[in-house]
Amino acid sequence: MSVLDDIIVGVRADMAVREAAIGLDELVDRAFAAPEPRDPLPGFRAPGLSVIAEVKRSSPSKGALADIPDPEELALAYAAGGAAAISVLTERRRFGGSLDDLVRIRSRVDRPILRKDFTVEPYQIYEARAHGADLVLLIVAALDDATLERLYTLSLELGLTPLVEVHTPDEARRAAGLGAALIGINNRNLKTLTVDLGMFERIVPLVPAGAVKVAESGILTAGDAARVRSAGADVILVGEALVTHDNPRVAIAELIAAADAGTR
Ligand SMILES: O=P(O)(O)OC[C@@H](O)[C@@H](O)c1c[nH]c2ccccc12
Repeated sequence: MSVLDDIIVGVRADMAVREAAIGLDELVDRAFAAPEPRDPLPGFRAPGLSVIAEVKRSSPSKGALADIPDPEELALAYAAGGAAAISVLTERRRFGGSLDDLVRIRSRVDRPILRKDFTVEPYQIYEARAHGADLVLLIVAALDDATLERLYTLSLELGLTPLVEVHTPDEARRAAGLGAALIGINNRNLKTLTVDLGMFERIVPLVPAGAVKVAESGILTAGDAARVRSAGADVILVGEALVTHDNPRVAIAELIAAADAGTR
């Protein structure tokens, strides 16, 4: 079993526990009663590199990264540094996250919020919206075509912006086939956990010109940000480099400045 398969087994088990407490019908009502979703696309399309800054305590590849006792304080620092959106890892077993982190951050931070999880069922989409998320992650490698299309359409129906994540040429074609407006290229292979910034450079030509292009994972330095920017990234998704930095606000500002200087 790949790391991705293994994570999804745990995700489904945790979801079954939540579903026993709050059934789908109730969750649907809550999703429709949630505050209006925020649209991240205008910000992502504005000139200059945008940053999606991630709140992540640990990861399968790196183990413990940071305690983050006050996720909303971290997210506020990200916003002050110029983050265009905040990513909140809600997966519990491997990443140490929760929906509670999402709710806390959504109520204090005025940026669009991505629920970053391993989305495999409609339940999770309603759940994301019910807890205030504005974007959801759809990992193409984890989904067959019918499920991908179903989750993508449902996201749009709820006013969510799906971030469609790809890692191979075939996955990029599947994302393009959906007409996805926001496509992320993950430099980390979720089946083996290896990171290669060249992945973004190789896959980005296969992404339709009109889509917003997100470079995800492994961006640690200003040089890394400048590299993916010059390869065509509109947005970078950064976790580790920010949660381990002693001044995340400054760290974001430096990534943006370096990338913009590199492409001027
Ligand atoms: O911490 P990093 O290397 O900056 O990576 C952030 C983000 O890209 C990464 O957390 C991620 C990208 N896609 C995912 C899918 C599931 C879990 C996590 C991820």
